[in-house]
Amino acid sequence: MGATGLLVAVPADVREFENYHWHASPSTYLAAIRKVAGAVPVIVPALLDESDLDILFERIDGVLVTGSASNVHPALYGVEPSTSHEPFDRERDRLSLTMIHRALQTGVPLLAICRGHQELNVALGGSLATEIQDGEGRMDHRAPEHPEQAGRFALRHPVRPEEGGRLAALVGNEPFPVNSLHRQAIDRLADGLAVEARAADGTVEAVSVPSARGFALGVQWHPEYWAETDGPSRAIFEAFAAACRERRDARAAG
Ligand SMILES: N[C@@H](CCC(=O)NCCCC(=O)O)C(=O)O
Repeated sequence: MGATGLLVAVPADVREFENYHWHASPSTYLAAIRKVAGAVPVIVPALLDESDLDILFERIDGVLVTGSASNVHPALYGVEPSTSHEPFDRERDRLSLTMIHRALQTGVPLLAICRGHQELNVALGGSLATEIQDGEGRMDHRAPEHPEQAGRFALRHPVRPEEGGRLAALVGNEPFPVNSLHRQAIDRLADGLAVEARAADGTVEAVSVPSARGFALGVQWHPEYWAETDGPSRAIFEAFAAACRERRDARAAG
């Protein structure tokens, strides 16, 4: 276990690779959980049934839902699938949406990043827009062409926190720069979500769940990538860690 003894569950992506069916997560998220939140990341395979999840949720202190190149299947928000929605990962959809619901119901802290932020909206009944860069007045939020990951994840457009909101409480009310690697975004906001930040073109960049029993934040950008060095990224991971500690202490107290 890590120094804090915290466990953070990460629903896996499912991919075909070298003739195997992999259940995996990118190391940037796992490293931020380990190094900045001080927790042990636990990759959760998409093989689990409800009773496995009962056991898991008795032991974990947080859930972090990662970004991914795959997209939430549009049938989950009532839209006919087309090639512009691909690629899909139906196993990840099933696992993530289930874990998001469970985290919200049980009060396990939830940090949902990029695809995870989109999944949070879909889990609560919202919808997504695809190829948003083609929309009138919209910016291009896709990853820049760059040979290095640090260039693809460069901080490159500002987001403005909602004044007095939950995100603003962590990072302040002033706009701050974020990275951007997505071509989908929240379209119809789910009833249970509050907008916490927007980009200049109106894209919903952060949300919270006011009715959640614990910390529940979705961000369209990637704080994990710069969590050790960028102030707002670090603040988000530290707030998530603090919520995980509170959850663990409350559970220990019975
Ligand atoms: N696929 C969705 C979600 C975006 C997302 O999670 N991006 C992470 C991708 C990381 C990478 O490109 O390396 C969308 O496009 O909106």
